[in-house]
Amino acid sequence: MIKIKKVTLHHITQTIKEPFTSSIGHVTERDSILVEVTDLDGVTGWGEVVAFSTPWYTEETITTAFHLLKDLLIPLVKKETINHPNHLQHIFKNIKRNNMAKAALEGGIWDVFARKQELSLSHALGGVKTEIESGVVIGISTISKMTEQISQYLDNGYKRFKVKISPKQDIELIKIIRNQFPDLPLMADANSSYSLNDIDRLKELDQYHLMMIEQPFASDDIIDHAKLQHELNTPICLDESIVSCEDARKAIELGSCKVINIKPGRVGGLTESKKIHDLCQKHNIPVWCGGMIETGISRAHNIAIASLSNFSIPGDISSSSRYWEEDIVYPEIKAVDGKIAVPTGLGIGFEVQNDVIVKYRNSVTVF
Ligand SMILES: O=C(O)CCC(=O)c1ccccc1C(=O)O
Ligand SMILES: [Mg+2]
Repeated sequence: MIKIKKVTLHHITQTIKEPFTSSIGHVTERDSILVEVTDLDGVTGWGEVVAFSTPWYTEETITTAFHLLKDLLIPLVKKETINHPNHLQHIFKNIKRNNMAKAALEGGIWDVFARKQELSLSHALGGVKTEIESGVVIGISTISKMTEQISQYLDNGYKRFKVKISPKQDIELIKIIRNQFPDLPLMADANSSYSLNDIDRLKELDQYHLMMIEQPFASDDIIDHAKLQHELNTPICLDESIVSCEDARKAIELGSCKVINIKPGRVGGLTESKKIHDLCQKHNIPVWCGGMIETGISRAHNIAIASLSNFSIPGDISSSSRYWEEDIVYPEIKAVDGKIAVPTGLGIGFEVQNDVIVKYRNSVTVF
């Protein structure tokens, strides 16, 4: 049983080692809100808001998430006695969307719950794996820089390589990568930069045996994704289109995709992530865990959810050092030979380093 005593929001800003570019956004400075939840028994758990500073990926921002947490979500949870984190969906039922704000608080409460059950977060969620396979993302830059990065990440042992594409740089890029790395487990993420008018162009990509093409069309376009999937041999993976288990059900029913990328932040938390995982498993749709250029706290949540059995494709869970000089958690999150061990300690299984938070912190607010 959890009765929340205190929620502390730490607003931090970190500089990414090298700027990250997709077809819709460019990130150099990364703001995050770290959510520290303490219950009446003195147990503390951690969550993280993964929204960006501007609404380029989804409609939420760090500022809207702060407002939701401060004015609505934290007051709601402080009123309740929480028997299980699954109940948060009911507690939040009259607040539409704002999934990343909800997921951050829910994630902190899942961590508290797992600790009180004396379980790792992985085991509390029903995870079965002892290690997960790690994939990496190569942002948009010049083709030569991108192939150079692939070589470097191959040497690091990463198991799956995702390159960002757009109509401005796609076929030529994929062709060159394929020539240079014939057997590379390669996929492409378009971040909604195409429309049905580009169907011939996308069909040309079929010959490069990509593992999948992620989110070619707009986020609300599951109809056109279904049309495309019927014409394409390469599996379509949906990212931005799936913000709930209901979305997943409809996409599966329409045949809009053959794979789903689950990000706990995008879908409103770990409970909804697990539901989507279970639904996909029933329909033989493999899933993998996406990334949000996040700190070790959110990465730890991702590792825990990715330990469930139907996360059968390596996700975008790379070493923290891919983006950060220094990780918020200890020990730092590290892929070794392309694998990350699922921690066995209580809760997220990593120690959150207060001195590192303080270094990057703009403000701290206690509720
Ligand atoms: O390495 C990562 O954390 C994931 C990188 C990535 O692809 C991404 C990063 C930010 C927002 C959206 C996406 C995406 O999956 O589309
Ligand atoms: Mg994506």
